[in-house]
This record gives sequence, C-alpha cells and structure tokens, in this order.
Amino acid sequence: MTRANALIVDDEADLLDLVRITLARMDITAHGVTTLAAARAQLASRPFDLCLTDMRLPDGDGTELVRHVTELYPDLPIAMVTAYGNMDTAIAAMKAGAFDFVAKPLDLRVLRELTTAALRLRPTNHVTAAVADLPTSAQLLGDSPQIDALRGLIAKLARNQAPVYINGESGTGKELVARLIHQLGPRAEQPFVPVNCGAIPTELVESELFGHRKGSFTGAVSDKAGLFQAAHGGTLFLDEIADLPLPMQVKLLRAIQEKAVRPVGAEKELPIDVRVISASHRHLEAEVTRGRFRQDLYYRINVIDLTIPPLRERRSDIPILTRYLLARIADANGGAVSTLSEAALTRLGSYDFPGNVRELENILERATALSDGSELLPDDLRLPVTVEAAAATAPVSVTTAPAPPSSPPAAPPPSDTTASLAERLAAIERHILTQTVSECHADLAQAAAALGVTPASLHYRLARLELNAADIL
Ligand SMILES: Nc1ncnc2c1ncn2[C@@H]1O[C@H](COP(=O)(O)OP(=O)(O)OP(=O)(O)O)[C@@H](O)[C@H]1O
Repeated sequence: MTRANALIVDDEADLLDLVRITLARMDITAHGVTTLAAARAQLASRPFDLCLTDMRLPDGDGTELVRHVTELYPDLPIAMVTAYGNMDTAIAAMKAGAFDFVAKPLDLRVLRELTTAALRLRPTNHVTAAVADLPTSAQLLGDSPQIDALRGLIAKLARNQAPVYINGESGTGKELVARLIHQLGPRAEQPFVPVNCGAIPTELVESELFGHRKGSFTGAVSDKAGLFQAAHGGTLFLDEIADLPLPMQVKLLRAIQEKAVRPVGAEKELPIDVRVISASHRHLEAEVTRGRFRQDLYYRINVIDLTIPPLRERRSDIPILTRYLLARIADANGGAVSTLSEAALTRLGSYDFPGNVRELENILERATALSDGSELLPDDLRLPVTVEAAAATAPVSVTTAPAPPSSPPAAPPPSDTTASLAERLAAIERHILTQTVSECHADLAQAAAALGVTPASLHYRLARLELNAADIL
C-alpha cells in the first residue's frame, strides 16, 4: 500500500519536526512548508491525504487556507493548529470547513487520533452515495426542499468533527439526524451513544456522564464507566441539553474543551475522543439570555447549528412519510400494509402535528389498529377537531362576492342553519380572506400582515378554499 501524504503548514521548525516524526511512526510522509503561498503550490502539485495548518502564518492566516482547500479540494481533510485556549479560532476554522482542530502545545495523542480520523474520511461523493445505501429505516425521508437541504448538510457534517447542535420541535427527527451524521462519518464503526439529559435525575447526571469510582458516594458499589467513556472513539448525542443543571454545564464544557473526563471520586482525568452532537427543542439562545444556559457552553457546542423545521412547514413530506410509516407498522405487526384514502390524506395534510413525525407515526398506528378495513378513512385518524381541520374538509360551495376596496366591512355571509359547523366556518373564513385580499389589492404579503398570519399560511388557506388571489380583485 502506498504511504499516505500529509501537508503541514507551520513556520515553526520545531513543530514541523515533531509532526514529521509523529506521522512517520504512523507510516505517513509529512511535507512541511512555512507559508500560505508554498502550501497552495504544494497542493496544486500533488494529491494529499491530510493537511494540517497553523493559524498564524507569515503571509496570511490559516482560515484562508481552509477556505482554499474546502473550495478546490473538497475531499482533502484539513485541520487547524490553534493557540492553547483560543476557542474562537478553532470555531472559526471549523465553520470555514476545517474538519477538526488541535491546540498548541501539541498533544501527540490528540494529533494521532485526529490523523487516524482524517484518513478514515470517505470522499464527499462516497458519503452522498452512502446515504442511498442505508436501509430505509435509517434514512431521512421527505421530498421537501427543506429536507433536501438537510440531507446535503448532513453529508457535509459527517466529514467533520465539529460539535453540531440540532434544534427542532419534539419528534422532528433530531436523533435520526444525529445518527446519520455519525453513520456517514469516520466514526461509523464506533459507538453512537444517545443520552436524554432531561431524563437523568440531577444527582446522578455527573456519574452517568463521567462514571464513578467505587465508594465515591452511597450506592457506588463498584467502579462504573460513564457515557463519555462508552462513546469513546464514536459520538455522544446529548439530547435535551438545555435540561442539564448549570453546575453540570461547567463540567461538560471542561470535558469537551480538554477532551478528558474525571469520574466522580477519581484523582486523574481520563482522555476521551468523542464527537459531541447535542439537541434541544428549546431555543438555546433564549435560554442563555434567561441565564438558564451557560453562554460559553452554548458557544462551544453550537459550532455548527442545524434546524429541523416542524412537519407543518413541510407538508409535502407527509405522503412519503405516511407510506413509509404504514409499511413499518405492517412489518412490526406482521399484517398487510394499510393504505390511506384520498380524503384521509387531505385531512392529514391540513393537520398541524404539534408532535411532528412521531405524532404522525402514533396516529397511523392507532388508525391501523382501530380501522375495519385496509384503507384508512378520515375518521379512523381520530384527529383532534380544529377550526383548520373542520374548514379543510368542508365542501367549497359557498361563495361570497368580494367587497369593493376600502368599503366598510361587509356583513358576514348569511348563516345557513342547515349547514354543518365545518361548512359554516369555511364560509366565514372564505369571506374574511376574500375581503382582506381585495382590500389589499391582491398584495398577499400585505394581506397576510393584516390578518396576522405568515404569507405561507395565507397561501395555504387560500389554496385550501380554492381561492385565487388574482380572481378576487
Ligand atoms: N424525515 C424522517 N424520515 C423518516 N423517519 C423520521 C423522519 N423524521 C422523524 N422520523 C421518525 O420519527 C420518530 C421521531 O424521531 P426522533 O426520535 O429522531 O425525533 P426527535 O426530534 O429526536 O424527538 P424528541 O425531541 O422527542 O427526542 C422516529 O421514529 C424517527 O425515525
């Protein structure tokens, strides 16, 4: 096998030598250069398997090289050497595309781990192909542009070691996304350890995360490894991180920064190599403002953030998710796969899913269990009746003439006392929408503002009632 080649960019001769010797022991040839210009020339002249650059160079700064490599050699992993404790630089480098960083003075263990991880990285196109190879159960399904963009981001993040923070409402797929980042990256063969921080009693959090020594507290009858150690070499997924008590946040920050943990009752720290992915359904920034989450930890775990939109903002994903979930339910129960009637799908399409994909899964599971046939009907879904749901299922037979612009508010449509509640609500909504759109001369942004809804919500409501803004004028 040919030896791997690494490009080392640093103007300190001692450091170049140290890296050269360390990498030579790993069977890697290190080519050292001292300036950005020389690094660019080397990169253009031959392929490399890894690049390590110092931050401060005589002719510029290392993040410029990170950008250059990310743009021209996207498959080349590049890591940054930063001054000890300079987290700002490390974070800026990772945001620019560096896959990891190592602090000065160089800890050779960290350097070796970083190098091994870099050499395990798959080329970008292989990562994208690997997504398609995963079983459907491990995939992020959906046709919406938001999910498409998310899939691209996951493939990119899998290639780097930066901490990722995932925000999204409950049930949107945060854990699924974290698993994908892990599975598509160089740590895939190592453990993925999910932890729900909110579910661990406060007094046990430290011992659960970092482990404990026998006798360190009542009940500690033997040494126990913590979840950080269980995830060594792999990924620790800290779900609901906002629920961690403040004193624990300090210890977590230290563990992430020092890449070491101290079990409760232990004298020495243990080195750990763990990629941390965290998540919360809360807005961490707001938690920081309220003093409930430490700013320094927020800054450290949030190097790259990723938001999963709620299902109601990507309704086009509902059909594919429904097909997949119905197949999964049938598989688990050993029965035939149920289908959804057109009307039931329409009903789902107008429901808001406060519990997102998990709620969709529960609704379909209940409907499958309770329905009489293999085709699920709207009533089988047993959705809570909301004004929206009621209006969505109402026939669209009631029409109202548009009010002339700037006329006094027109009277509501005459109430047909024989019509159902849903039909009557739909008629009222139709009347309000028609009147406002007309008054705003079909300017939907203005109409949305006047109605206190988002433009997307107004579009959706108009489409649902089969109203065309251009026809209203
Ligand atoms: N886009 C998707 N494609 C396929 N399955 C999905 C998708 N999104 C979510 N799921 C499924 O929905 C369920 C909930 O997802 P997950 O547990 O990842 O959500 P979460 O955001 O971590 O929830 P919580 O905040 O409550 O922990 C899981 O069964 C998951 O596989």
